[in-house]
Amino acid sequence: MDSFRDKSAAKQAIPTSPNKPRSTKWHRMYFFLAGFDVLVVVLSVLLNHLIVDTYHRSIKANQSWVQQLSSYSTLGSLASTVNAPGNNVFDTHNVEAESRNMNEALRVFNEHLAMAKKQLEVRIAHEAEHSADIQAFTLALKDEVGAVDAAMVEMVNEALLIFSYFREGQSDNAGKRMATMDRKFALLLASLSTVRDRVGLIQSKLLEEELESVEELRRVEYAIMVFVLLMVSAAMIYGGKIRREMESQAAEREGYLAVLRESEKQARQQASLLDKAQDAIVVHGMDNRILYWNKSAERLYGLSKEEALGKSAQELIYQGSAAFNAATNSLIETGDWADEVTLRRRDGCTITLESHRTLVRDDDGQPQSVLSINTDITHRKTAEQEVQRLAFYDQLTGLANRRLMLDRLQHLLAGSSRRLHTSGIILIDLDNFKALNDTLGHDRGDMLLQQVALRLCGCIRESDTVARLGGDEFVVLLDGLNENPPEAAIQAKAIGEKILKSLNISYQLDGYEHHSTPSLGIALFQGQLSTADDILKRADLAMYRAKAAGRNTMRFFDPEMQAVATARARLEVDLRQGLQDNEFILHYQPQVNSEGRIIGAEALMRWQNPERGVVFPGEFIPLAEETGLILPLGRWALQAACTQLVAWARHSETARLGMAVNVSARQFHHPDFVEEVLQVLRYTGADPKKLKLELTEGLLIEDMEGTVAKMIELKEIGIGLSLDDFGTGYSSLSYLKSLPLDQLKIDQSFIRDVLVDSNDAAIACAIVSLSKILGLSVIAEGVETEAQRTFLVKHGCQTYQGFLFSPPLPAEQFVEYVRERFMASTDFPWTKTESP
Ligand SMILES: Nc1nc2c(ncn2[C@@H]2O[C@@H]3COP(=O)(O)O[C@H]4[C@@H](O)[C@H](n5cnc6c(=O)[nH]c(N)nc65)O[C@@H]4COP(=O)(O)O[C@H]3[C@H]2O)c(=O)[nH]1
Repeated sequence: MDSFRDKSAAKQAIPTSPNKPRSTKWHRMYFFLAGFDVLVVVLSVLLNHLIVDTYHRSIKANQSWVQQLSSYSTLGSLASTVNAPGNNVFDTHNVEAESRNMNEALRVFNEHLAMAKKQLEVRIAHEAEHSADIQAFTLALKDEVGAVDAAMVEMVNEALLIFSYFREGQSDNAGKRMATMDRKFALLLASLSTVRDRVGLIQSKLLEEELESVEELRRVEYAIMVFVLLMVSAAMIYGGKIRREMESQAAEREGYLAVLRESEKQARQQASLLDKAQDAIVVHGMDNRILYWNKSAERLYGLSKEEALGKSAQELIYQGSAAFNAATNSLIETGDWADEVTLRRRDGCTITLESHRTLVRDDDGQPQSVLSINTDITHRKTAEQEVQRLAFYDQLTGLANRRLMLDRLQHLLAGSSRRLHTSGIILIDLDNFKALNDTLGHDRGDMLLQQVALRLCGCIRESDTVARLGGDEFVVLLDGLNENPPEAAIQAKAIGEKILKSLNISYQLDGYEHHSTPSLGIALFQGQLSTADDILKRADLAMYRAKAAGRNTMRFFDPEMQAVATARARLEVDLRQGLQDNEFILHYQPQVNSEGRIIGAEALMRWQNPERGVVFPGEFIPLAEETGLILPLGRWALQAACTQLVAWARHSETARLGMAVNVSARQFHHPDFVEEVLQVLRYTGADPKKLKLELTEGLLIEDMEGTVAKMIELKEIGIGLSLDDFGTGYSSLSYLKSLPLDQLKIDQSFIRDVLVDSNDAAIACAIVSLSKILGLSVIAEGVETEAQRTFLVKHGCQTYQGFLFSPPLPAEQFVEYVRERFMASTDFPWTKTESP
């Protein structure tokens, strides 16, 4: 972490010195001068050495000449010794002894002379050692030494003569020769003196020459000293500059350090800020070693800073994943990388991160490190997955829901248009599921649905989809069936049979063994010629065929069904258009009492379509219910009926008439239904007491409490309520008791065969009895014959409706009808007045 901080922060904050080249120039100059000075000093030392050496050589030469000189002096004293016997022979009178002494002295003299000559020979042999002058002097000296030698010989010869005189006893001759001897000795001494002078001359010459060369060297030395002085001065000047330069560099360095310290401080502050960041911030080098690890990273990855720093990010965080390398390669290429990453932490938890990685480059543009900022999105992901689960999966069974199934169906359609193969859809509806729910309860119903879901999953391949559309409706999408449709049909049939077989096995529902059967509708498709909706409709049609065929079977969709479906679709379009174009009218069918008096009418809708002609409700009401068009249609019918009621109220012959209006379940359950009725009444001014709403039994299945509440509201307004088609649905005494009804209407299906079918007769009679028990009026619909009417009269039913009296009539004809009947009221035995 620190090294990352040092490198990154310091690099960013510290400027490079602009004086760097100048400093190098002065240093180079300084080192050149210093080097030169060293060279000159070395030369000076050598020169001094040379001077000293010259002195030494000079002294040595002089010493050798002094020795030479002393040897010549020795020769002089030796010559004296040789001379002495000649002088002293008289004192000793021993010639022999003196002769021996002389010979001995002569031998020593000759030895010394020979040595002196040898030395001279050596000097002459080393001609180059000295100048030509000295060489010439030395040669001259050689001659002079030779003269000494000759003088010595002469003197010795004289001495020998003297000795011979003494031996012969000729002392006088000896005495006379003594003077010659002295002369010869003097000559010898003179020669020796010449030699000494010559040596002195050589010495002085030698000294002179040496001194000259020393002078020469001294001059050179002075020159060098001057040069050294100059160089040292120059070096001092440059040194001063360099010192100043170094001082300024030191100041610069101090500034640099101050900036460095400041940047370090900033880096520390940044690091502490980064520690406060919610995101896990990690920096690793190009060798993947972790350089920085903030507090959030400790929390997110469950690893302390000490555990992380220096470790390989790939090993520690990404568990050696190869994807890490791929990401790093792409990062080096593009400089940035971002993606979602799912990791397993050391404690085993799986976390999902939104990871943004940025490549940090150095001043030369080389990749230096990777900064990675990681946001923990585990909770968000879980929430998203949960939302997805809720949005696309059925909560009860865990299967795909309708939305997901439609999405997959769209994909199948797109895919099957690209590829040649056939796809299929199987719609599965459980037979009598509602009965199970009603008898065994919803919990067991749910259990059945869950077990069905499991069995369906066991019947298909993994690539296929099982979905629950809702209730007891399931769908299986089959992908990749044979491209040949007949072959594909065989494959789909096999799967359908497998499903039938599997779902037919009995179910264990919380200790209760239940047997359930399904009805299957299969539709195959190839290419994107139809929409998902069309295909679902086809499967739906096929499924209804299976139901119609007795259930627990399967049916394939065929074109005939398609024709029906197309007709339905066209009907819907026309219905919508008809509503816009006011193509609907009401016909009114009289309701009469046992005395034959018209007590009111039922408003029945007719659709006058320009192409279709008059269309009866049986053809369009179910579709209107399905599509929701019943809401505007029902509103229109209520308003038209109330308007008619107001019109009748204005005429005495129709003023007493009541009006029964059909209300569909969907219309009744609409939250605004009561308010809408009130609005219509207010708008038309109709008398609510003359209005009777005919409700169907089906309406009572859903939301009993709400239904009763609404009925009470309507009753409070004064509106009458009749239960239409009574006997065909869920007729239950318990709910009948609690409903605020005014009338039961015996369904025409019972009336039709009331005289021939004892069951229908019994039901009709039971309904009449029931209505009496409950204090309700009763009306029979579909009365077509006088016999039927007589039967009903006999069994206590006092009001009727049917073709026996009149079919439903247009408004004008109805008024005509009423007028005629009113006029002829006495012709009818059941003209007793009865309120509707
Ligand atoms: N065979 C036979 N039929 C007879 C006889 N007397 C009357 N009918 C028919 O029986 C039906 C009685 O109406 P519904 O049971 O309420 O049954 C009605 C009602 O449920 C519904 N409907 C009609 N108009 C409306 C309306 O404005 N709103 C709603 N929601 N439904 C309506 O359509 C159904 C059929 O109406 P319609 O075709 O007009 O058929 C009428 C009527 O023409 C008879 O003696 N023999």
